[in-house]
Amino acid sequence: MTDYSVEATGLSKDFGGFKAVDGVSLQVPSGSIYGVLGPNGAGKTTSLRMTLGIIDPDAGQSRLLGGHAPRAVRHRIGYLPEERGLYPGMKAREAIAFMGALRGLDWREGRRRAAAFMGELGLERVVDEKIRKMSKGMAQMIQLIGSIVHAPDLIVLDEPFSGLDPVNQERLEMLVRRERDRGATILFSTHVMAHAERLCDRIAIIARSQRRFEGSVDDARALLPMQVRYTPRGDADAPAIAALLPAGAERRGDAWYFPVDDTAIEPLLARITASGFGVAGLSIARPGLHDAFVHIVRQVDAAFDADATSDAVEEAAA
Ligand SMILES: Nc1ncnc2c1ncn2[C@@H]1O[C@H](COP(=O)(O)OP(=O)(O)OP(=O)(O)O)[C@@H](O)[C@H]1O
Repeated sequence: MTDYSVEATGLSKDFGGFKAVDGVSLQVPSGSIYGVLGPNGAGKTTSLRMTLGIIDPDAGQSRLLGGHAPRAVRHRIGYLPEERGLYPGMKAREAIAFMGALRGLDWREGRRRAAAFMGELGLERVVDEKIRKMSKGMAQMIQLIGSIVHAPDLIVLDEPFSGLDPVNQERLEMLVRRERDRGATILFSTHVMAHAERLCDRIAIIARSQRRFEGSVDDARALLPMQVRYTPRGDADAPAIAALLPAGAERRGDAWYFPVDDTAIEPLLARITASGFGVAGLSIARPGLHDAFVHIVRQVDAAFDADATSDAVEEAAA
């Protein structure tokens, strides 16, 4: 039986008549890395805040780490909020130890772990630097370390990658994997698909206030057919090639692009081979998470626009 570190069901929140979150559920298996993805304003931050008991939902409930109310297990949670901020007068090591102390970690142990974390992440040269002298990205890394220095069982990071340069993004990916390997459960929000694709065991996609997808990254990618890029050898007659390929194949330069169902791959290869057009280049690949995300969000937007249009027509007719 799967053990879940986060069991949030039917979370809803209304801000002044606007449904920011509408019946969102999140089940995060213990020991997994889980991504909450969605466009700007979709409701990710509000969902995470309700999950952690930072704001109360209008409906639904959240249970963490074995069925506890979120506030009862505060000390076992590490949280990086969307709004960043540390005391500017503190040195990095102290800032991290201070955040740990707020969660019950011994001050000296916090200082020791702070230096160890920073060394491991290649940040040793700023251990004794004051926060006010640091770049925004560097301060964010310090806040991140501070949010996990007490070795929490559940780590929730709101847009942790935004504002970090590629080197720090990679350090953060390493940190997330390391925390998972230690046994922690990690839940993070992002709209950068590459991180989610590399890190997540499962994802939820939230768009227009509701959860629109839940599953593995591969499940999401499987929503779209394989994409083929085929370049014939020599300068074969374009209409003859088009007749060989599925309807809608597009020519760009020497190559032809088209989707193909999994079951149609071998017949396609047989047709190409028999045609005598030859193969100067051929790739058949599943589109990545980015494309699957755009596909899901566009479908939701299209359904929303269609609803709005039919409402307008009904109103005009009334
Ligand atoms: N305290 C609040 N008062 C009023 N509206 C709010 C409040 N917090 C969020 N909202 C609105 O609720 C919606 C969802 O916001 P939320 O911050 O949860 O989205 P998000 O998916 O995290 O977006 P982003 O990726 O841009 O951070 C937005 O339209 C936002 O303007």
